[in-house]
Amino acid sequence: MVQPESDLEGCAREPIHIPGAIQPHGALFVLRPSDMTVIQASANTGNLLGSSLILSDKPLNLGPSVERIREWYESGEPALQIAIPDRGLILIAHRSNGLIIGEVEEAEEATPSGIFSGLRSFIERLAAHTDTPGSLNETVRFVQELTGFDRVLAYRFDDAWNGQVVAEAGNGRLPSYLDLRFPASDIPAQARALYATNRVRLIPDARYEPVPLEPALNPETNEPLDLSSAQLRSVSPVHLEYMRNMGTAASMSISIMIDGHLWGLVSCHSAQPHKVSSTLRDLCDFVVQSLAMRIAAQERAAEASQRVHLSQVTGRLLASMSASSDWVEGLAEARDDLLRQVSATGAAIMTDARCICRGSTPSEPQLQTIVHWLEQNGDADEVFATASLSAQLASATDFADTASGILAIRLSKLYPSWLIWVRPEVHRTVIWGGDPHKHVAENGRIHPRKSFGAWQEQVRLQALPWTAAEIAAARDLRAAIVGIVLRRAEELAELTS
Ligand SMILES: CCC1=C(C)C2=CC3=N/C(=C\c4[nH]c(/C=C5\NC(=O)C(C)=C5CC)c(C)c4CCC(=O)O)C(CCC(=O)O)=C3CCN2C1=O
Repeated sequence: MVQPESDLEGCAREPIHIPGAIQPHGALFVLRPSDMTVIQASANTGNLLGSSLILSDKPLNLGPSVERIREWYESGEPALQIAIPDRGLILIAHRSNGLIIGEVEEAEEATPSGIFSGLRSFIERLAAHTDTPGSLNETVRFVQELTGFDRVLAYRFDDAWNGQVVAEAGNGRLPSYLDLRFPASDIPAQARALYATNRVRLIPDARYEPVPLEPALNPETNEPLDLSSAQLRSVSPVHLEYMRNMGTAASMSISIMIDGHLWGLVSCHSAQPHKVSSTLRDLCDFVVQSLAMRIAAQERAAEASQRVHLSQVTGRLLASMSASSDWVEGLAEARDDLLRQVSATGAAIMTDARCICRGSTPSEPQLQTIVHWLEQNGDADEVFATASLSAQLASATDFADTASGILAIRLSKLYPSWLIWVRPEVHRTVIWGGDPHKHVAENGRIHPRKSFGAWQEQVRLQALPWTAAEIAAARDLRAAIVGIVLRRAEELAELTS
């Protein structure tokens, strides 16, 4: 029987890119590029453009801007942003499935004076920070000054897409969320995917009434309009409820993109409605992408320095194996380096005939259980790493005090032969923003939790996670061992030929 998807899975399938409506702080129209005819528009175009856009196949009535849009469309340039000065409007246009989507907002007052000198000193301060926490604190402070939101926080995703507030600046009107964690379901997969392409999202007033598109579907394709790249896209009702529960009437979030990956968000909130001009939004995007480049540089530097250190350890292990007639003994003799290779507390070399242990490891029968499991479950990759073995091998709870985390490299494809590093369980207290398991399913719809106060969870059966540099070092040692085994086999073949 097909299992009904959980409420959260259902929520993560909400098609947020085709809401069929926009937020009311602007107006939107859709043009057919061939003749610049309006084929859809938001119901409020009259409010902003003075006269309702004619939908029955009439050209856009925006004077010289129409030609400017046509030139842009044919130029292949990315999004267009122009002023419509005689109407006090800003127009932003982008392409979507062969159509032109135009969005207009009221032009804000001139950009505040001194903004560029402020930007220059921010960039100088950002460059002075060599650590990521310093860079994050600098950025949330500057964005809070720039935008006037009550609270600006930096939110970092972990490997499971849960997130933690890792920096915060505020004026005290909203509670602090610093260090709190939030579950992955608070920003579901389809939202994260959208935020990786459309980096800046503004919700000036979460109590808005959505403005429908007319007609609701594209009259030529009978398809809903894809608003993924639109500034005015109406927001999922479940998130608007989430914001009301959180006591935030306005929000703006900017994606921190590193090497094409959604590393985190800079997220701004105010207790009252709060709007930010498109110019300031662009400036905040520039500030956050500058932060992203800084974080990327810091992370690359830290990883490079760890890899240099670990390659020196690998070199010493290689020397010890090469100097011994039995590479297994040579490896086992270099006890400290063997553990240092991946910062493990124990290691076991498991071949068909031998079980050699160094440091703190499970018993031999328990190690054999791990090897049997690896042989059954180790996929094609020759390296397996987990911080919580018991999540996949129930009996691992028996030896969680020595091996909650394992990092294992396969030493032979012919018979069960593994080098297994281990780390013990680390008892941790994680503080969530509200009970992460608490959401209400009512009338077939999910409702976000209402409380975001500190909620403690005791985390068990988890070790410190293996870093990318440590996994790479394990892979490097495996390559060195394979090299030695091959060389020894060739030498033996020569002797016996
Ligand atoms: C305090 C740390 C923090 C969190 C945890 C957070 C959450 C957050 N959720 C966002 C978006 C969504 N959440 C949800 C869904 C849920 N939120 C829930 O709490 C639950 C249970 C669901 C259903 C899965 C959806 C569908 C969306 C897409 C909305 C849209 O862009 O249309 C968004 C993006 C929309 C926004 O910028 O406000 C955020 C950012 C704001 N924000 C934070 O600052």
